[in-house]
Amino acid sequence: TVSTAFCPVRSLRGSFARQVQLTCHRWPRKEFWLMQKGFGQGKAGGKGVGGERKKRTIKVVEPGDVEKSQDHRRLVANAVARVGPDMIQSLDSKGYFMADGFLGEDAGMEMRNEAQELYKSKKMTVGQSTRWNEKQNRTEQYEKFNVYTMQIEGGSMYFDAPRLTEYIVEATSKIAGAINNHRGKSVLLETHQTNKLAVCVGNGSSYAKHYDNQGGADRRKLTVLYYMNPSWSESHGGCFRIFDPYNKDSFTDVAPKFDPETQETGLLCFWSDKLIHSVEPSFAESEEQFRYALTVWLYANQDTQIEHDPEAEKAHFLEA
Ligand SMILES: O=C(O)CCC(=O)C(=O)O
Ligand SMILES: [Fe+2]
Repeated sequence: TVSTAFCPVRSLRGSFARQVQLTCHRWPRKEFWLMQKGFGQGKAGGKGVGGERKKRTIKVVEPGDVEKSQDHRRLVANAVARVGPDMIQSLDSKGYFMADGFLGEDAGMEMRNEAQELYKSKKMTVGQSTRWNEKQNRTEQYEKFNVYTMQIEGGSMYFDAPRLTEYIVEATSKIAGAINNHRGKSVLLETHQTNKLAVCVGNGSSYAKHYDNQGGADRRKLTVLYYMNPSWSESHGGCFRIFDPYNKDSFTDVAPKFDPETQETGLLCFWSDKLIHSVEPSFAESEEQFRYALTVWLYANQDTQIEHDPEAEKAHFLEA
């Protein structure tokens, strides 16, 4: 039973800079609480919800919606708790980590359906990215055709994508928390993130080789990718390519899928300032085959935690 109103986005603060996310602002003051229909509505906004009624909006929702929200957050928290020790070990030893069947099929499908609805309702825009310009020896921005993106921003947008929003809230605080606990100090912020929902609609769309964070004012430290592609097969392409830092001809490919039967992959995370990666061209014959990924970037607690490896950079970007 639900005895108090429940706020699904309260603990999350987000960032706004679009696409190339450099700064990290607070989530806007669009907080609201969910309250189940027929339950304690007379008291809504009164002392029972913290006495700060001016800042808060109460949204009355259908019976079951509050439980669904709580269940999904618990699912994400449990998944992080389950893979946490392996994640930390793998990040330390290899710089990346993959988890099979991270949230299971039902939650994954729900998240994909929300993402599909956002795409269909034209809320996503043409993606932008950065790549290395070999002739001019510098990084440049470019538009990525056949890739559409948006940021999930919480607040009243919650209702467009409740499960995606809850995933972001929970993954941010639990993954950052697990890493901080392990290190015995605050390495990552537990309340700040930037995110990107992206769909590749085929036609060979790809991402050129890059670091997510090349330094400067960017404090993104950990990239957490969740793939929502239950019907992925080899012919759809779109593999995530992880390069050997010091040998540009050596790499490992990861399929962008969660397979309903084998529950493969789903989650892939890596150090944003260390892993050199690209995405292979993807192809789709129907909307079902579009490649959906949700990226959450977690922030370093201090600038000095962002590292730079000149040797790796030289091996991949400076010598054509
Ligand atoms: O979708 C992916 O697999 C990765 C995309 C990526 O590398 C990026 O957005 O920086
Ligand atoms: Fe990337």
